[in-house]
Amino acid sequence: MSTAPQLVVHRDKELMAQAAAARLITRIVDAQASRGSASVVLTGGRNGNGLLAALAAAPARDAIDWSRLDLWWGDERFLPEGDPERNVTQAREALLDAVPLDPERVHAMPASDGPHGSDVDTAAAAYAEELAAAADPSHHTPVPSFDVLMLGVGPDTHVASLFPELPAVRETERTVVGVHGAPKPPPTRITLTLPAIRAAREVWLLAAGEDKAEAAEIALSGAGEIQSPAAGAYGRTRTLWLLDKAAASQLPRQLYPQASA
Ligand SMILES: O=C(O)[C@H](O)[C@@H](O)[C@H](O)[C@H](O)COP(=O)(O)O
Repeated sequence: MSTAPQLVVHRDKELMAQAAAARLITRIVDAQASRGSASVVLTGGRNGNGLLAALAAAPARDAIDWSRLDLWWGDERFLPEGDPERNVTQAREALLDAVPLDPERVHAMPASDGPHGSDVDTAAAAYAEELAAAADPSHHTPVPSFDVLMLGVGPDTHVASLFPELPAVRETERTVVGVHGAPKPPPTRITLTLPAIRAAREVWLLAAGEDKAEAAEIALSGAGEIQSPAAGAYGRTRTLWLLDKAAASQLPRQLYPQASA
């Protein structure tokens, strides 16, 4: 079942990152209070990393029990371990190296020189198995019920490494696939598919900057998910678009309340 998107528009991308970090702290603390642990799916890109940096700078980050948090990734650039362009490398720099996570619960996607070899499809299948092993059997889904899954939105409406019209966005069975020929470098990537994304309780889409205005307008105005992958990203209980004013500048005003701008 799809949940209608809710929109929150912030003054600028710095405030958006700080407010999203505060929101994430609260969600994680609440999930840990009610279920003992929390699971969050991280995104690559400037907005996702901006949020992590804001979280690192927030004094309230100490409210999180970092040892009871599972981290997963929505997508990864298929590059060697430690490559500065890998999403996990950037997340480590922005936040992860500064907090006491349980390394066993940091589920990075495979690297191109990792134990699964340089075949991206084999590496993607291995990540799907890792997700399936962590899923709660009583939920009958092949991935965990992530508490929050974050996605940066690209100017062409891509999310994770689901690009318009490419095979990955059409996938209806597998939860993780290899991507070949992505228009955003590097061309070879691993990504969660839309069915895996939709298993999350909450999906948050992050869009800041003028170059995201058209993408937000298209995805929020009834576009199809094959042409506009962001339109197909929704959570089971909540779908939240977190925007700055520039990214919201082309949205019809009735889509979001005046008060949030
Ligand atoms: O690895 C990646 O490149 C991504 O995960 C990608 O989907 C990203 O999130 C968007 O392109 C938005 O990126 P920005 O926030 O930098 O605009």
